[in-house]
Amino acid sequence: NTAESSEQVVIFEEKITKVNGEVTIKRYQRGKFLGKGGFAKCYEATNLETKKVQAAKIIAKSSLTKNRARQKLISEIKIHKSLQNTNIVQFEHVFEDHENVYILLELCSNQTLNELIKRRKRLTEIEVQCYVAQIINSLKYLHASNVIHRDLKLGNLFLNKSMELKLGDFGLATKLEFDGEKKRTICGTPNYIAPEVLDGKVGHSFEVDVWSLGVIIYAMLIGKPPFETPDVKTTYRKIRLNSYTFPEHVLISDAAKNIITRILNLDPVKRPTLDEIMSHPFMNTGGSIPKTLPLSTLACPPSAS
Ligand SMILES: COc1cc(C(=O)NC2CCN(C)CC2)ccc1Nc1cc2c(cn1)c(C)nn2-c1cc(Cl)cc(CCC(N)=O)c1
Repeated sequence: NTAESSEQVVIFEEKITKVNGEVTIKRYQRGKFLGKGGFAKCYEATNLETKKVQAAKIIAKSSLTKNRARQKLISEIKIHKSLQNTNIVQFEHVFEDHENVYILLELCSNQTLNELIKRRKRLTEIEVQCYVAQIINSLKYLHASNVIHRDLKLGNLFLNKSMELKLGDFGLATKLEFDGEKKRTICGTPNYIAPEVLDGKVGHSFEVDVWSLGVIIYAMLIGKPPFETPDVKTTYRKIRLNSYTFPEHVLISDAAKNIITRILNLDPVKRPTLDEIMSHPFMNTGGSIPKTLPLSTLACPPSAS
């Protein structure tokens, strides 16, 4: 037998029947498995006509029998499809066949900030400023579109091949239908979930994304989220008690400690707005913040060149 792997080629196709009855077929070759999340598996996919490589999130319809899962997917597609911003993963296309739903998205070949932190342990303040500026740009657009992401975390912040940050995964996002509307459903990822969401009584709004941004800034500078414990219930108690510390052995500036402390306020109305965060001393060190970072920072700190 020959040495090459016996990998079979997997093709999935979209049949389009035009109004005049004409049928056209778009074919995609499934590539490398990129990972999974929820009911979705993600692969590289090459459009065999245009040769364009995208990320294909494939959801088996057999996993969508429960109405909750089905509604969540419909909401994710409806919201993500409507968004267009340089710091939000571009929604390219969605179609289905008998077995699966296929969501074609912008490929971000440098993975997520989660892998970056695992590899680097922690980032320098200038790197954090660079990523925070891009996250705030995506959140300003999102909130102006009356959308709350509700699952902002390192694993949903992607880096494309040009090291641009792209916010992805709108599975828990929600669109507010009227000014002042408050949401109540409890959702999010334990480490990043805002106290008012846990509280469930008063309802929550855009401020939950600001809280998660505070958790992200802490995690990028320290190397792990502020309320992380091995047990979810204990994490929730620490969040409700606002119980976190800055470890002595990690040197971070007073401006960094100050912005994190202001954002991680149990009272949502006391948290700074996105504009106030941008004008805070942590984001205004006098020097200019780079638009993107060099690829070398995926492996080691930026050299003080
Ligand atoms: C080339 O582009 C990528 C490569 C990889 C990668 O190398 N993953 C390796 C695969 C092998 N295993 C062993 C380690 C991780 C991971 C992600 C890539 N790009 C990539 C992945 C992407 C997207 C854009 N671009 C979007 C949008 N959604 N998803 C998406 C969707 C799901 Cl359901 C799950 C995951 C994996 C978990 C995660 N949050 O990263 C990602």
